[in-house]
Amino acid sequence: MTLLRFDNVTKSYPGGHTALSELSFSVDEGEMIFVTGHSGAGKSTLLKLIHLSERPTRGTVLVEERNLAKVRGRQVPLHRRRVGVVYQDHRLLMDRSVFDNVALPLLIAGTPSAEVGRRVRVTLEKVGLGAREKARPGELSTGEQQRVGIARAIAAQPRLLVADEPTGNLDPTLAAEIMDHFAALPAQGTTVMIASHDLALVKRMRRRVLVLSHGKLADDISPEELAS
Ligand SMILES: Nc1ncnc2c1ncn2[C@@H]1O[C@H](COP(=O)(O)OP(=O)(O)OP(=O)(O)O)[C@@H](O)[C@H]1O
Repeated sequence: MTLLRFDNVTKSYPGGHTALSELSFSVDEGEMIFVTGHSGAGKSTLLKLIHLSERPTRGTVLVEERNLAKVRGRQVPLHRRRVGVVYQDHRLLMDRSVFDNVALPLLIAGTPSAEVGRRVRVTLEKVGLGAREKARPGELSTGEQQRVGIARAIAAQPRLLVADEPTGNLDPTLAAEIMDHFAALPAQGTTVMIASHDLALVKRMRRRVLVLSHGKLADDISPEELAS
């Protein structure tokens, strides 16, 4: 099943800069896919259109066959329960516990509190932080903080997870470890799309890669092509 589809999508920012130009591609359920390209190629913009932090100027973005142009107002938070996001700088609340950081989006989404506790604990176990739920993010290492960011994004069991340079601040060993956490998600029902300019890391993962150049799709490389 197609989970995500871009149909001739153009995004021009106010002031006239065109970040994406007539972009078309689709992603199947269960894929793990990378988006790469030079600085300014449009990677973050592409993810923002999926997460509804930005809207296309022209063209259509569909998630699970739903045209995102129709997702407005109160439907936006519902959409964000189905589409999780991980940022490079993880954007954790530093004065709240690890538990609270992961719980907050679930509480905002109206999940009953008994269910919140259960889900947060299961999710923290998954990312190897079961014993750190009471810690503040400042007491964790950079890699652990990023794992809290991943836990927060996957606690609601999103259909799709988008991650923008999630290993940008990490050394290669930690980056590989974080990638392993992402790679486990498709088997749990979450399709994953990761923007990264780290070509070596992307190649090592042997997954499909979309290459952007000046807002256009320059290449769509299959795992088999990448291996050869
Ligand atoms: N809010 C904005 N207003 C105006 N122009 C923007 C805005 N956001 C991005 N752009 C421009 O759109 C282009 C694409 O930006 P985008 O952040 O999507 O690229 P990127 O591939 O993620 O780059 P990087 O790897 O440096 O983060 C860039 O030229 C950028 O300057």
